[in-house]
Amino acid sequence: MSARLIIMGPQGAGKGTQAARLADRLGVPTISTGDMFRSHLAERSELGQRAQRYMDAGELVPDEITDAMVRERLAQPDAAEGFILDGYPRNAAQAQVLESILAESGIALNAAIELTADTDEVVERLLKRAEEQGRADDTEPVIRRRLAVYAEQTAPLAALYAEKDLLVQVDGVGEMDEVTERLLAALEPKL
Ligand SMILES: Nc1ncnc2c1ncn2[C@@H]1O[C@H](COP(=O)(O)OP(=O)(O)O)[C@@H](O)[C@H]1O
Repeated sequence: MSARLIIMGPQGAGKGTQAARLADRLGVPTISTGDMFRSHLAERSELGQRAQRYMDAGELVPDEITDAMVRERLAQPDAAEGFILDGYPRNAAQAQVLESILAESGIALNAAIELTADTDEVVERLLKRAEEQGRADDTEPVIRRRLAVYAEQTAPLAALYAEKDLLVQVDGVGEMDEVTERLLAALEPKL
């Protein structure tokens, strides 16, 4: 059994939480591009400084920066047997790059998860999280912009993965445990 997965979903759909739980249950690392960028920001690395203005505005960091970061991360030994990519790919060009990165190693994705949630639910969760964690990139206009970018650039990837018979759509609304079980059940035929 191998688990090479991507997880997509609008910000606030509980994607990060569920990615971590799935990773735990499946015994693979989570690779979150958002977390990677945030730690670069915190370390004030050169990459962090290049990414900052895009993140602050809720825009995507340019593909060449993101693609190189993901390529390097996927080459780490802990990702050899599987991974859950959270936050990548975010647009069609990144999806293509991912496919080439994997093809170069002779591997392929097992599934692409789309965690769905209705907009009201998502906004409510985000405002709560902003209050609790005080994430610097969680101001209301930035949240709005990110949801728009998701709808424009990331949501269309679902169709692309559906064509390849990789898409697994799961409703992200409900108790956290319930959603995790739903995800595991939906993934089972793909693993
Ligand atoms: N694959 C990616 N391509 C470009 N930018 C990205 C990518 N992943 C993360 N980012 C940048 O990092 C920010 C935070 O990412 P993330 O934590 O995944 O967002 P969210 O909170 O929307 O799930 C994004 O708004 C974007 O600027």
